[in-house]
Amino acid sequence: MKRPAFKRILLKLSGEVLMGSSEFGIDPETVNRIAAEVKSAKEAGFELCLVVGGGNIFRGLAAAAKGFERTSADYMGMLATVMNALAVQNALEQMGCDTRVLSAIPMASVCEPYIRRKAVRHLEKGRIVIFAAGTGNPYFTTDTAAALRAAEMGCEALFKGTSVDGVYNADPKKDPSATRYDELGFDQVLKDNLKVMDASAVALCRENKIPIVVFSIREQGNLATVLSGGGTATMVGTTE
Ligand SMILES: Nc1ncnc2c1ncn2[C@@H]1O[C@H](COP(=O)(O)OP(=O)(O)OP(=O)(O)O)[C@@H](O)[C@H]1O
Ligand SMILES: O=c1ccn([C@@H]2O[C@H](COP(=O)(O)O)[C@@H](O)[C@H]2O)c(=O)[nH]1
Repeated sequence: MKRPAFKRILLKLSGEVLMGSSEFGIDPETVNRIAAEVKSAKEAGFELCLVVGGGNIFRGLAAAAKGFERTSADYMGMLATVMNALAVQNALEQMGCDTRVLSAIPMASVCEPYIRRKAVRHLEKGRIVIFAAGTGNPYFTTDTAAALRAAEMGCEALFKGTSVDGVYNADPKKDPSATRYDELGFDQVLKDNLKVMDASAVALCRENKIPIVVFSIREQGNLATVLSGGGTATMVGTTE
């Protein structure tokens, strides 16, 4: 299946992937490798918005399960995404890419606050815009932040670069017999409770008719392949 071409896209980068082969944290080599691929996508003519997850540092839900108060844990998770956003910005700028980090939680001495019109202007000026701190609200994830910013910025598609190469009929990390879909509808993802992305993110994309492409960002060169419509991935939202 050849997927359609898009121009303005939101790329959700998995926080978990940024730790490379480590158990935790940010692996500079992996960040540089992904930044180089983002740079190539920019040079190929894509208008790029990025949202970076925080799973390599802190997840609110996991911390709450160990006794943390949930909202504090979620704020810690959002702060983790700011660290990742700064790491990606740093790598991109060292490669000569003009970028801006905009945080949903204002922190004036670190980066700009998220203001939609400013973000649009940055894009128009050819900058890569990195949205940090998720939605700014607890009880959400960066998948929902990605769907929200994609809608606000008028993105034509949301590309979720993660550690699996698409959406399966069961979690492939738990069920080795799971099979991958090439494409499927928003309703099926929700009805079958397929957990590759949270339901609020899928519902937001459905409402705003933003297709989601789930692909693996672990393999070198895969971003360019998938952006050009090839490679292994699952496209959600172009079929019933
Ligand atoms: N039906 C499914 N198809 C594919 N992956 C699934 C499915 N159900 C669960 N998963 C899991 O979803 C994970 C990817 O989503 P998740 O939100 O956990 O990570 P991420 O967004 O890549 O990381 P981060 O939160 O750090 O940004 C995969 O690692 C996979 O094991
Ligand atoms: O809008 C948001 C986005 C994120 N969080 C918290 O941050 C962590 C890390 O994000 P991931 O999407 O899991 O990578 C998440 O677990 C939440 O605790 C949030 O509260 N609100």
